[in-house]
Amino acid sequence: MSEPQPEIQVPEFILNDGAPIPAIGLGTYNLRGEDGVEAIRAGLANGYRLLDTAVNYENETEVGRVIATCGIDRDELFVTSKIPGRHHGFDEAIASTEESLSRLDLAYLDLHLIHWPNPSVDRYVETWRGLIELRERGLVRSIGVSNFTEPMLERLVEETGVTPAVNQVELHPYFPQLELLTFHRAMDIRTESWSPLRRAGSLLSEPVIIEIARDHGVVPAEVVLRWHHELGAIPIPKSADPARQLLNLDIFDFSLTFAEVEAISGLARGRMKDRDPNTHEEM
Ligand SMILES: NC(=O)C1=CN([C@@H]2O[C@H](COP(=O)(O)OP(=O)(O)OC[C@H]3O[C@@H](n4cnc5c(N)ncnc54)[C@H](OP(=O)(O)O)[C@@H]3O)[C@@H](O)[C@H]2O)C=CC1
Ligand SMILES: O=C(O)C(=O)[C@@H](O)[C@H](O)C(=O)CO
Repeated sequence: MSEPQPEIQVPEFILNDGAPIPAIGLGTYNLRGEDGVEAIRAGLANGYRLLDTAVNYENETEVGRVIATCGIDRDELFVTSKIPGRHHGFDEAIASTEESLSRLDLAYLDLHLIHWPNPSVDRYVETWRGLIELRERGLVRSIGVSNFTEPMLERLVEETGVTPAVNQVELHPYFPQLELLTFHRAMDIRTESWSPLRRAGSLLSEPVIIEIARDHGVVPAEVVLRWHHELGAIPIPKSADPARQLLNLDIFDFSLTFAEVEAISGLARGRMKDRDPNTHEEM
């Protein structure tokens, strides 16, 4: 079967383990059931190759159904899932991943993350050892974390000698996390941005973003997503709407000046909700 050719070709970054990763992905939180399948299918047709799912999104089966029927070679796709808090531990991480692969009907994940560190449980190092084992067994190509702070990342490296390839964190112009980004760069950890549009809303009506969008002949969401790219972060915007999916992908034919990036970062005001990973835990 010949592969569908998307309009937009997405560039790649290289992770610290040598694996290529697309510079933007499709978030799939809340994309479930038949509507979810159609939205994810549209995302691939539009040119997304990175799909971001999680055990807790309860949509790995839907993601797997799209992959099995999309006509795109498996090695062209980059599938990410995440281990939930209730599966922390060495054996639990391995069992959780085998179950994810079964639901996804895949032989391997391109990237697997610890979803939340849950520090009061204090099992994220054991979970990380499970991911290292999974990578050695070939069930996972790259391993990373999500919602980890600098001290938590340092602890993983100190205790296991293995640096995560990715840390997926809340990141958008209202919460630019510039210090964490600098730390990631020093550690060669690639940043992925969750809620990169801050779930749309007031961010897309900020005068500074509207003005920059007008100057470049694009829409505000494109400016925000290009801002992530300028910072070296990988945004994973979720949209169920094929037209918005395509717009969100169309960020590789213009660039922002340093002054524009600074002006957008100047919108900083804090997290979307109270989800400080030192205290917020998800099972
Ligand atoms: N690791 C973690 O702890 C977390 C990971 N994530 C991941 O990050 C992904 C993205 O984050 P998410 O929280 O979904 O939020 P996003 O910032 O991606 O925003 C999604 C919302 O914005 C709307 N939207 C998308 N594109 C546009 C556009 N161009 N113009 C206007 N509105 C738009 C969508 O509506 P519509 O669908 O109607 O277009 C949806 O309501 C998740 O789907 C998930 O994969 C998210 C939270 C935490
Ligand atoms: O979407 C995710 O990956 C999450 O971790 C969510 O649970 C997120 O924290 C949320 O939206 C909770 O309301």
